[in-house]
Amino acid sequence: MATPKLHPALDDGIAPTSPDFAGGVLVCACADRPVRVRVEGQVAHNHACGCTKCWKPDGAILSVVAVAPVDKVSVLENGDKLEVVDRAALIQRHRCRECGVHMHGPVERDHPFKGLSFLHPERFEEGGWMQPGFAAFVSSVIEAGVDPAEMDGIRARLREMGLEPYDCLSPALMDYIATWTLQHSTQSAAQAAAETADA
Ligand SMILES: N[C@@H](CCC(=O)N[C@@H](CSCO)C(=O)NCC(=O)O)C(=O)O
Ligand SMILES: [Zn+2]
Ligand SMILES: [Zn+2]
Repeated sequence: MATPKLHPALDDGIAPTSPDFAGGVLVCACADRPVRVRVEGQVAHNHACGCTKCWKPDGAILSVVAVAPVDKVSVLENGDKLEVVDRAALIQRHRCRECGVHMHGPVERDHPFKGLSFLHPERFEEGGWMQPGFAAFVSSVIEAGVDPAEMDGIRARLREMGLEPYDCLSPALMDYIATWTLQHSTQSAAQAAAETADA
């Protein structure tokens, strides 16, 4: 069976992280008036994502997506071309309405990822951004039309590249979310008990 094509930043070898990368400028795909977004500092939690919501370049079945603190992300030029893909979603993905590239995606809702913005580091003009460390939501590629019979080959290829495939986020991130959820529900229960006692 042919090697599955996953994403241009993965298929021909993953570029290494540079310890000197101090941030850069993300640029959309428009030849005219491209949207430019500055990111200060290195990105974190970079991963391949198979979900249907993350932006993928033409022909790719996975996206590459990382996060940076929202206060380190600023729109430099042509922000008038940005529109929010889905206001109801957790990640407020801002895409260029002309070329479709997602330029930043802040999380504003009360959630463990609040204060982070989701970005596609392949759009950096500069090299050296953190290389992806795992693959998330791999089974979701089926929702976008990938034949389930291809899944074994896709997961084998990801493992070959050192990207462990998961069908949600990585165990570390899932543990982080669950810990936040427990703390949050404990705090909410304590607050409700205090309000009942006051009444
Ligand atoms: N099967 C769905 C999954 C979509 C999904 O939950 N995506 C994740 C990962 S995105 C980056 O890792 C998520 O957290 N989404 C929140 C959001 O999209 O706002 C599908 O494929 O659509
Ligand atoms: Zn554009
Ligand atoms: Zn995704």
